Amino acid sequence: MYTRVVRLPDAEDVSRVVARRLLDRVVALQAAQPTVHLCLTGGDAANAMYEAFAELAESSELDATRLQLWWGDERFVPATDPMRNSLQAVSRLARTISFQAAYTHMMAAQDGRKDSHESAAEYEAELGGTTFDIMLLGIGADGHVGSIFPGHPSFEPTTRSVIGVTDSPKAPSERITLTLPTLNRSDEVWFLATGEAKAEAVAATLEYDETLPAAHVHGRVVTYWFLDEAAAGQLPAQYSCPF
Ligand SMILES: O=C(O)[C@H](O)[C@@H](O)[C@H](O)[C@H](O)COP(=O)(O)O
Repeated sequence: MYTRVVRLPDAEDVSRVVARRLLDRVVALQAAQPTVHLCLTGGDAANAMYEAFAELAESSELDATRLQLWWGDERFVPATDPMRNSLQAVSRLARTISFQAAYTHMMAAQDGRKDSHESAAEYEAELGGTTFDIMLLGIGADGHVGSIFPGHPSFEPTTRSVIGVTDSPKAPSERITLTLPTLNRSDEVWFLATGEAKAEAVAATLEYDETLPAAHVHGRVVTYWFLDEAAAGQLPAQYSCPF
């Protein structure tokens, strides 16, 4: 298991390079196995990358019939609320990619019948023992990952694979998230972080500040950090490996 830090000049480079490498990696995995399980995340860095990915996918060998999409977390809001991570991702990716509905595993929306805890249990059942080929993640300035926040009940040890989150420090307050053990059920973890606001959390995470949820997430084979220079600004010398 190893970590690789990829430093790129700016946020646009991060979107472009990650989209290219992700598409190449999924296509390579599809040549070697029947289906690929890719877990998506929310946030601005990920959404920018999804736009670049859709651009590239249009003229690629990607076989959407053999790609299963999962989510690392979701904002527990009504299905049509633009804040939903799945809506933000699919609206960008589906512009050029025809995903299979049965393979697009969205977390439940707030429907007035079930709360986030009950909806989390449903996703837990759908997920079963699924492991991921690639887990995409952003990181918060506070070191949160998915909807697991430092000093918050979402960060407490659990045997659950999916949990409901209330009183989230990042709006909206109610969410659903994979737990840390589930985030780690991936051969590869790809962190995307851009902007100076993330620099402290990125450096603290890579220096293993265990008070930060992101410091507890690693791919079973590899963990990549795709950073622009602003987000890499506080990294110690040993992480100065250019792309
Ligand atoms: O629901 C969410 O908000 C995301 O899943 C969250 O974990 C996000 O990935 C980070 O907060 C980084 O977001 P930005 O890239 O927008 O800073």
